[in-house]
Amino acid sequence: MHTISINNVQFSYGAQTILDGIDLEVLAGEFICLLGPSGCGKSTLLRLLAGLAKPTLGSIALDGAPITAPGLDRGVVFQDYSLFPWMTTGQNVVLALEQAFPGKPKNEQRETAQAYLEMVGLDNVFHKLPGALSGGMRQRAAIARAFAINSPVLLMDEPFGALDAITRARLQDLLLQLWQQNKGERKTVIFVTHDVEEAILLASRVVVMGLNPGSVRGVFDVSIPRPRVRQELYGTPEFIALRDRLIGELHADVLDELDEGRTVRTAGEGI
Ligand SMILES: Nc1ncnc2c1ncn2[C@@H]1O[C@H](COP(=O)(O)OP(=O)(O)OP(=O)(O)O)[C@@H](O)[C@H]1O
Repeated sequence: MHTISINNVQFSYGAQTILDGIDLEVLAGEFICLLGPSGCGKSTLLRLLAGLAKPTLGSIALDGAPITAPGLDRGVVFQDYSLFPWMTTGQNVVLALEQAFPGKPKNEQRETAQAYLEMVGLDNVFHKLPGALSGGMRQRAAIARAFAINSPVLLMDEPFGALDAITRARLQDLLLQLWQQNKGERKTVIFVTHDVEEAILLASRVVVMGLNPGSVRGVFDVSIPRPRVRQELYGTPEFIALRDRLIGELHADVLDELDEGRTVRTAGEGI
């Protein structure tokens, strides 16, 4: 199971409507990438799915039950790393494991935490405080924590945005591996990115959001067979056609803004 239903969701901060009329059915085991211009409400939608905020109107349900609070059925990776700064990096992962798998012996939890930290390329950070790590390392530790609890739903907000190209490619592969690992019971993933190529590499479907207020502009199937090998994928006609379509859809927002009489300037010239 682990189907997510988003029904006519509206969300406002005071008088400002951030999301409006969001409808989306996410099937169990789907990998959804959310693309959209900055400020269109992608993170806000993820916060609603995580149960950190509630829709102003409409509903969000997981397998028919309304999402009202965070839960261990949903692993989250947000942009702000969200590690407890007073605990070592290893303890941060162990704490999540203790919540997800209570009663497991402590040494096993520590071994699992260390294994997941190593999986994301963090071999020697178990005893270090998050403050002693770089931003990219903290992000990887937060990813290790989300992966370790092995929740059936993963909500990820630009998780690889701050990483170098090689680490990013490794973690994309690791994520796909974890997603596919239990055949027939894939995780349901909702993944926010600004990178169109990353979205096509990862997603079963790409949801493009628009601005003012945040809404779903289009939903695109990515029917390119897996495994998708980067070197081959990027030159294929299917990839190029979908990439161009998605970029066109994303730019449609900019063009709408221009139609409203606003001007985008580059190098001092109006276009
Ligand atoms: N706590 C808050 N109070 C008031 N407004 C907020 C708050 N958090 C976000 N917003 C507003 O909600 C809108 C959507 O923000 P959100 O972070 O969801 O967008 P986003 O699509 O994820 O952007 P980005 O791609 O830049 O991360 C923005 O206009 C933002 O200013």
